[in-house]
Amino acid sequence: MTDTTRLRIAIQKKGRLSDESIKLLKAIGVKLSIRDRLLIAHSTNLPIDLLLVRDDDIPGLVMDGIADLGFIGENELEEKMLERQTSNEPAEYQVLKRLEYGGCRLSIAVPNEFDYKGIESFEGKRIATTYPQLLKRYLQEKNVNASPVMLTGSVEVAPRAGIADAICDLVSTGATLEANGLYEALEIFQSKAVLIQKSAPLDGDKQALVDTLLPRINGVMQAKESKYIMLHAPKSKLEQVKDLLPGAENPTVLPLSGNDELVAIHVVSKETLFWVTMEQLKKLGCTSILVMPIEKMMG
Ligand SMILES: Nc1ncnc2c1ncn2[C@@H]1O[C@H](COP(=O)(O)OP(=O)(O)OP(=O)(O)O)[C@@H](O)[C@H]1O
Ligand SMILES: O=P(O)(O)OC[C@H]1O[C@H](OP(=O)(O)OP(=O)(O)O)[C@H](O)[C@@H]1O
Ligand SMILES: [Mg+2]
Repeated sequence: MTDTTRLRIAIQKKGRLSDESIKLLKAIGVKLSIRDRLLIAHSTNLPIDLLLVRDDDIPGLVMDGIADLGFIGENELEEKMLERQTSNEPAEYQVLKRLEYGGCRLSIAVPNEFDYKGIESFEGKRIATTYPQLLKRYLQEKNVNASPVMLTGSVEVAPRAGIADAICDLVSTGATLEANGLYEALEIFQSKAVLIQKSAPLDGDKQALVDTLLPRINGVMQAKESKYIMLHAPKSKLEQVKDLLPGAENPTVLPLSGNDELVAIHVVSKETLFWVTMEQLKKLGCTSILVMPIEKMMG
């Protein structure tokens, strides 16, 4: 039996979102003991259980309140929401945070020999997809009559197999399309992973735990984008150096012992320092230029 007093988080068991979701949980201080083949994993330091499931099941688990939180791609979330709305099933949830991984787009792609001239080229065509709801919504908005053909996998082979004229599938680098003799004609939806919560209120302890974890997620994401920059700069060029450093409105400027010409500058930057800027700093007489990653940030 599972303990309902523990916060239940649904994540994809195996696939594109699994590693990053687990990495994020670990980065925010959730220690996990994950064993192969088990559907449930317990945190060893916090009252949290993970439900390890197929990503298709995550929106429903959260919308039905079986899981308190879920990590899911927006494409899958929106598809399931539309599907549930058409069948009058519960389709409510809250988005707690849009995350930085799982970035992809849902696009209509056609065989290389297809003469694509715009959306009207799909009038009367069959389009194979795992996302019929998102596709139908798009086609309706554009007033195009095409027939979605539902396939749960191997969508890319549908045109070659004569099952469809085009496909509507996820694209990231485009390598899968290329390998299957297809090209991307039209992007219909952009997606990233999101953290969602069930719409019914959580009990006090669970909500308090979520309220602790969310700022930690923000801290990890902010830290990932930020860099700690240290360098030695000539005192006489301080203003020019500051102008070159990204986000260096209030840098720490420290004296260097035994050197009156140079000062040490420390700055937390929201952006990385590009090679070109480092070269410009060097030309101004800066030395010992260090760019370091930041692990965590708060306040
Ligand atoms: N190439 C990609 N790059 C980045 N993110 C992707 C890519 N393909 C898919 N995703 C995102 O990851 C999610 C899961 O993709 P994956 O291919 O692992 O799903 P799946 O095959 O449906 O897995 P499951 O067995 O859990 O049903 C997608 O719904 C999408 O949000
Ligand atoms: O544009 P690309 O970078 O080639 O990525 C797109 C592919 O990635 C996903 O599949 P995945 O590789 O996760 O395998 P799956 O079909 O088993 O889900 C998606 O369904 C596409 O097929
Ligand atoms: Mg799936």
